[in-house]
Order: sequence, then structure tokens, then C-alpha cells
Amino acid sequence: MADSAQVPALVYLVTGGCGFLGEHIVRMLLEWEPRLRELRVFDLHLSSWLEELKTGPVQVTAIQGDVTQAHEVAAAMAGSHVVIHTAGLVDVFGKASPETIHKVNVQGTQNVIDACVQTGTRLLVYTSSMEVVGPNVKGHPFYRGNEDTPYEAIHRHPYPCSKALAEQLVLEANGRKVNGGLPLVTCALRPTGIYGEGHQVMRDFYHQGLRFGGRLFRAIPASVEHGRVYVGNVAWMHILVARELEQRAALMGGQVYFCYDKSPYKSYEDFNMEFLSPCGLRLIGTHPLLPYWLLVLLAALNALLQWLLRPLVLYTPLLNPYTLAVANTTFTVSTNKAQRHFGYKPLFSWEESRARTIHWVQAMEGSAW
Ligand SMILES: NC(=O)C1=CN([C@@H]2O[C@H](COP(=O)(O)OP(=O)(O)OC[C@H]3O[C@@H](n4cnc5c(N)ncnc54)[C@H](O)[C@@H]3O)[C@@H](O)[C@H]2O)C=CC1
Ligand SMILES: CC(C)[C@@H](O)CC[C@@H](C)[C@H]1CC[C@H]2[C@@H]3[C@H](O)CC4=CC(=O)CC[C@]4(C)[C@H]3CC[C@]12C
Repeated sequence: MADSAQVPALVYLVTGGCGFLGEHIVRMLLEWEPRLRELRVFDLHLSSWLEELKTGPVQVTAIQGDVTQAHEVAAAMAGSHVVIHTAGLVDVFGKASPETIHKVNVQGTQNVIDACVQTGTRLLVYTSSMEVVGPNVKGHPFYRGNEDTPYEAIHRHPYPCSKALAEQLVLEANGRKVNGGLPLVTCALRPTGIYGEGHQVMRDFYHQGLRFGGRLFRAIPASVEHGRVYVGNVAWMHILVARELEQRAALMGGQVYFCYDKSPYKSYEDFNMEFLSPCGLRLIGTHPLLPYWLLVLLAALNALLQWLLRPLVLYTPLLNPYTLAVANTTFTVSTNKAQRHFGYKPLFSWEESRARTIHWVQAMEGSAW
């Protein structure tokens, strides 16, 4: 008789399963979760690569749906044992309205919680964000902090506000009785800046560099450290939490964990060059080429242009007042809470994470390789 831990009996639901992080979670669940009987992938936009996953022993069910529609979430949830909720609008570039960001990220999360209660799904893993903590509007650095480091979390931008509200909903829902009378067990994971295969911002930087003859121009001082974590290790932490949450409910329920690995502490731009330099791009300048006040002005001009052009075209440059402020504020984590609570260790070393990401950039359409 197979060990019950190995019997494929569980139904997982991954919201946002076709996204950058979601895809890695979906693929890694199929590889690393032996208890999986059915994997439901719920997303507003289903991807074609899902079809190739339907030939394996695990039933992969693609569900096109909207987390803002409570009935669609409940229908997808019915009969599932675990939900990993990564669906969200990850927008700091002005692509969506503040109302839409709130509706998807906050109301959508409330719908997931309500569906757990309604259908009896007991385990909820939520993808939160470092942005729940900071950087704050005062630009205070968060230097190699952990989950207990005091920090004045003050947000005005719709995205961090929505992530903070959603995380609060998830943590407060821990212990609520679900259909069947057992308690809901919730947990929130806070990735720092995720990188790896499929990262749209990295793709944007690469294409910007190609447009400027293989050159990128330094805007942020090299001394400003920004935490980054490889997408495969973020996915791995989600899988481990989902696996351990029921047995360790007393310890892990209602807790938050930063996602971390051995990725080096560097400025956002210098870190990106770990992958873009081997692909032929150069970062021009050992110091920012423009004074900060001029960058602030250019960012403000971009925001004005976005507002003026909105009736005609969506203009969403990388540089805006929010992205400049975030990039220019040190935010790094140093913690081992995930290891202490559920034995997390990064699945991918820094060297593997770097090599995989470089390979992906090199294979990108329009690559100089
Ligand atoms: N990318 C990053 O650096 C970080 C991301 N996160 C969080 O990780 C999660 C995933 O982020 P990414 O993979 O980067 O974003 P993404 O945009 O690649 O993936 C989000 C997925 O959610 C889906 N989605 C959006 N609105 C939906 C709706 N109304 N109903 C159903 N599905 C919907 C999208 O179609 C997409 O597939 C998000 O919750 C984000 O806040 C946290 C920290 C860092
Ligand atoms: C134009 C230059 C100023 C350039 O350096 C701007 C970089 C900027 C686009 C990124 C700098 C920091 C990034 C954010 C950070 O990693 C935290 C995040 C967490 C999330 O949950 C979602 C993504 C993001 C907001 C991330 C977005 C891109 C940056 C602002």
C-alpha cells in the first residue's frame, strides 16, 4: 500500500495560473506534488501552453474565469482541497485604473476567501508582496529586514494599497469556519522583486536596450540595494507552504513569510545586468547620468503625458514617479522564518537561477543572439 502522503488524492486550484509566477507554480506542482489528482488553473486569460500539460497522469483543468465574479470563483473552487491565489493586477505603470486594481486585487481576494468558506476548501495560500511593507511614501530604506522588523508602512499608490488590504483579509480569515465546520487555514507569502523566465519588466528592459544600440543608461545609484528572488524559488515556497499548512496550522496559520533565496543584493539596474550583460547589453555610467531632480521632472512629464494621451493611446513607460521612488529606495530582506517554520530552502541556487534567466533572455524573440 503506497504511503498516503503519496496517493494522488488532492485537488489544487491556482488562480492566476497563466501568469509569470502562476505558470511556474503550475509546472512545479505537476513535477513536485505527488498527492495531486487534479490541478485546476483559473485565469482571466488562458494560455495555449496549458494544452501540453493535459497529457500527464494528473488531470489539468483549465478554467477561464474572473476573480471579481464570486460565482465563477465558487464554481472553480468546489471540491478543491488547496487554493493558491496569485491572480492579480500587478500594475505600477498606470495601465489599469485604481478602481480596477482594487476590484481585482481586493474584491477578488475576498471572493476567494468567501468561496473557501462556501465550498469547504480549507487551505489558502496567498501571493502577497514586499510592497505591503514598503518602500513607504517617505522613502525610508528597509535594509535587510525581516518579518518582524519595525517599519512605517505608508502607501498611496493603488497597487501596494490593494496588496496590503488583500493580505489583511487573508490573515484575518485564518480560523474562520468553512462549510463542514473545520477552520480555514491561511498564509501570505511576500516575494520581493521576482525575476526569471517570463518576467515582462526584464523583457521591457532588454528591448529598450536593443532600441538604444545595446545600451542602457544608469538612473539609480549602485548603492541602492533592491531585493530580488528567482521565480522558481517563489513557486517552490508556495508548494511547500501548501504541503505543510494543514499539519502545521497552529504555527503557520495567519502568518506572513518573505520569499527569499541567495540572489545577490544589488541595485535594480545592476541586478538586471547580471542577465542582460551576457546577452550583449551595457549599462552606461558608474553613477546616474542625470541628476535626481531631472529624473523626478522626467518622471512627472511621463505621468502628464500618460494622462494627456489616455483618450488616444495607453502610454506606460518604465519611468514614472512611483517606479522612480521605489527603485531609488533600498529594500532588501534577510530572514529565515520560512526555513524555521516549514523547512524552506531555495530549490535553485543563484548560479542556476542566473543561468536559467540568461538562457531565457537569449532565446527571446528579437534577441541579439
Ligand atoms: N512580479 C513581481 O515582481 C511580484 C509579484 N507579486 C505578486 O505575485 C502575483 C503574480 O504576479 P505576476 O505573476 O508577476 O503577474 P502576472 O500579471 O504575470 O500574473 C497575474 C495573472 O493573474 C491573472 N488575472 C488578472 N486579473 C484577473 C482576474 N480578474 N481574474 C482572474 N485572473 C486574473 C492574469 O491574467 C495573469 O495571468 C500577484 O499577486 C503579484 O501581486 C508579488 C511580488 C513581486
Ligand atoms: C526607469 C528606472 C528608474 C528603472 O530603474 C525603474 C525600475 C522599476 C520599473 C522597478 C524598480 C523596482 C520594481 C518593483 C519592485 O521589484 C517591487 C515590486 C513588487 C510587486 O509586487 C510587483 C512589481 C514591483 C512593484 C516592481 C515593479 C518594477 C519596479 C518599480
